[in-house]
Amino acid sequence: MNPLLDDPSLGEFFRLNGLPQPQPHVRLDDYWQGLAWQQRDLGGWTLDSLADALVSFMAARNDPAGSPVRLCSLQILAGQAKDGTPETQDLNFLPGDVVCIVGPTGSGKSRLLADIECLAQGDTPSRRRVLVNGLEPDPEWRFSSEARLVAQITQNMNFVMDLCVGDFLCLHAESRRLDDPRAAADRVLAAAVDMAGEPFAAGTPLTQLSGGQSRALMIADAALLSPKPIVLIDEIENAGVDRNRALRLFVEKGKIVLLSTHDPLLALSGSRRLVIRNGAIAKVVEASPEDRRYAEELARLDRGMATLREAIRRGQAPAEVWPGLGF
Ligand SMILES: Nc1ncnc2c1ncn2[C@@H]1O[C@H](COP(=O)(O)OP(=O)(O)OP(=O)(O)O)[C@@H](O)[C@H]1O
Repeated sequence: MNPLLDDPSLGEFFRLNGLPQPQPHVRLDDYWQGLAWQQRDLGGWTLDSLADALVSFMAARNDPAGSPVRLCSLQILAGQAKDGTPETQDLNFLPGDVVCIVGPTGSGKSRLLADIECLAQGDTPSRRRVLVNGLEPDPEWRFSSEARLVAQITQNMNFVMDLCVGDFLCLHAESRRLDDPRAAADRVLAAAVDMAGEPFAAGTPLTQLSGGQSRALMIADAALLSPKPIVLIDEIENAGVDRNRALRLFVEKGKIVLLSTHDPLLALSGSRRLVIRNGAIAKVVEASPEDRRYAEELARLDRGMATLREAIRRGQAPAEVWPGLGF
């Protein structure tokens, strides 16, 4: 594929990715040849990934609703454990489901998330198959634009773009062709600041955000601006983010959220827990009313811990706030 880069709407793509604007009538191959290695390396680009990203961008432009399908269900058909033993459970997720993935280190939690991310078709080590709305996904969603179905939030989210938070959000909102991109960007910023431990502003450069602030911004962006109906979260417990608020945001938007966690508060906050052992789903636990009561109690203790952390950061002695913490 070697498309002409003449479409004026592509300007936004290059601006958003910090790449130089193409000359008139230039084709992708020549544009690539003309890029300095720093420009290629900074964005981690290859010619193929740039071509794929351009295709996805154009497709999203032509489809303002964003997602190629209205997601009604996501199914995971059983695969096999690390030792080849068959997995026994098929799973079905619906919009608004928050599913927690628990299990010892190395048990296969990230493998399960990766299977969903690539919409596995029996071609990963677990041999699982993922169905979208009961059907095998269109190969295009897997190989050229599968990212349009799945947003991923991980521990290591660092921005390399030379933009401030407000401009970044506005560009994203504009690329979604929203009626009032500025208002949408403001809503995302407000939600992100609400979640992050430390406040930040529209004028803060992306590169100066702390790890927790970056993740709060990505969570709010994925929930409020991204059209992707499935969100995968790999261990946000240490992120300095209000975890319950983050989950509520996704549920309100009807996303399917799968999160791998070692944190009991998060694990009890989902509608279901998948227990992974030796690479396979060993048990599925539906959250009971009792689980919810424990989750509320843990949330109360967690708020106490947050207040104590803040007080100590401000230089106060624990005794000054302890009586009000509810421990
Ligand atoms: N069903 C499977 N068949 C074969 N290999 C598997 C299977 N499940 C997981 N693995 C492999 O086992 C290794 C550990 O899995 P993974 O990284 O998913 O564990 P994890 O539970 O996420 O660990 P951690 O809690 O440390 O992040 C990986 O190399 C993964 O590819």
